[in-house]
Amino acid sequence: MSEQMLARQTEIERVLRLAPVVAVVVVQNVEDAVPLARALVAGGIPAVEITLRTPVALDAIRAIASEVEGVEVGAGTVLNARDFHAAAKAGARFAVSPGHSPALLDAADDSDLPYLPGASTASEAMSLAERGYRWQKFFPAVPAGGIEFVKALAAPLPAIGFCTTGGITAQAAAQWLALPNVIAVGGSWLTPANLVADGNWPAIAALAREAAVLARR
Ligand SMILES: O=C(O)C(=O)C[C@H](O)[C@H](O)COP(=O)(O)O
Repeated sequence: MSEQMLARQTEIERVLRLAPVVAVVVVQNVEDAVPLARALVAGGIPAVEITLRTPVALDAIRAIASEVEGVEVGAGTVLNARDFHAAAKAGARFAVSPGHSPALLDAADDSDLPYLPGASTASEAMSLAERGYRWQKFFPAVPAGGIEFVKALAAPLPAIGFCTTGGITAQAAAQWLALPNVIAVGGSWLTPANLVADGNWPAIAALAREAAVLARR
């Protein structure tokens, strides 16, 4: 493995180990970005993935990266090389995809930005491992097979660690985190649309506090 790949893997592992949960966020209004990220950090959830699903997502990343202390802001829903480069340019500290593609992996190889590509089958996880990715997103975690499926992957693929995301609830998170091959879980449950719309940052900080104390292996 190249030195650069090793450094990127070490960094994504560090980010994923900061807290048991990565907050997955859809930002509709850019002015929400900073207070929302501050609430998550205050609650003990520093890894914040802003999905590139809204027109303001890159501006939200830029604002959080420059104004929020103690945050590790990343870009989610990175679907192609253009998204990847735009995320890096906006100040994202990591990039996440629901899956992966050859072009996206090539773009990541040419960059210093830590990257968490997605897999949802043994074959996809093996292909990513072949390209040097020990840390992967397992998406969509619940519909793609759930806890039993990911647990079963640990036997033949013990070296691959997953951040499982997609359909995970506050109630189920602890069960996912108990798996030997789950390093963290991702979820949007920390930032419900109604609380964000109301600017209810204390309620979001409270959800983050509950997530931050979840036990993991
Ligand atoms: O945007 C990406 O990069 C994704 O892969 C999808 C998100 O991580 C999930 O949509 C979050 O899932 P929920 O917690 O069920 O809302």
